[in-house]
Amino acid sequence: MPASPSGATRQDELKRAVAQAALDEIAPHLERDTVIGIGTGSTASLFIDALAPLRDRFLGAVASSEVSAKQLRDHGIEVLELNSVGRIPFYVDGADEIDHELAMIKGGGAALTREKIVAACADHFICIADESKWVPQLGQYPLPIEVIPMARSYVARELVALGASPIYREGVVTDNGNQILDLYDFPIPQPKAMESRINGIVGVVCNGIFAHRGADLLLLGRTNGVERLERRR
Ligand SMILES: O=C[C@H](O)[C@H](O)[C@H](O)COP(=O)(O)O
Repeated sequence: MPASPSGATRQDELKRAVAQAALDEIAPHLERDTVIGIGTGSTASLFIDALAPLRDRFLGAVASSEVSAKQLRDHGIEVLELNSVGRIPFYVDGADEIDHELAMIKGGGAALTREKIVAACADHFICIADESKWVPQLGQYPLPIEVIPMARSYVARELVALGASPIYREGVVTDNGNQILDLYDFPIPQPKAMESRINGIVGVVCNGIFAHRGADLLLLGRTNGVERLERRR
C-alpha cells in the first residue's frame, strides 16, 4: 500500500478515520461516570489517541490488554478493573475479519479472551476496521485459539479431528499466561456453531470467533469515506 508524504499508508489513514468516527459516535453520550471498554491492536490504539483529549469528560476505561492499559494510563486516562465497574455503555475495538452479520475473527494480537470478556459486559460493541477486514465469509485470516498450556497438544488433536491444521504460535504468552494455536485456511460458514464447538474442547480458554457477541455497529473505513453498518436484528 503506498505511503503518503507523512509516511502513513492508505490503510493507516482509514484506521485513523474510523477511530475518529467512533469518537464522534460516543462523544455525545459521555457523562462524568461513563466507563468505556477499550480493545487492542493498531486501530484501537488510534482510538485511544483520539479519546485522550476528552479524558476529563468521562470516568475511565476498562482495557482488554496490558498494552492498551499502559497506553491509556500514559494518556492520563484512568484504567479501572472490570470487577469494580457497573455499566459499560460502549466497547470499541478493531477486528481481523468481519462479515455481513458483523461476526468477527479477533485475536491476531493474542488479546481475544479479555476482549471477549469486556465486549460481553458492554451494551454496544463498536467495531472499527479498514475495508481490508470486510470479508464475505470468515476464515481467510488465521483463527486464534487460546489454550491452557498443558492442554495444547490435546486441543490440537481435537482441532485436527475437526478438519483444522493448528499451528502453535511459538513464543507468545497471553496476558492470562496461556498459549495460542492458530487455524490457517479454516473456512467458517457457520460462525456461531463453530464458536460453540471449539469452546466445547477441554483446555480451550476462548476462541477468536466473535459471533454470539458480534459487533452492534461497524464503522468501516473505505477509500470514499467511513461506512456505518448496524447489526441486523
Ligand atoms: O488481539 C488482537 C485484537 O483482536 C485486534 O483487535 C485485532 O487483531 C485487530 O488489530 P488491528 O487493529 O491491529 O488490525
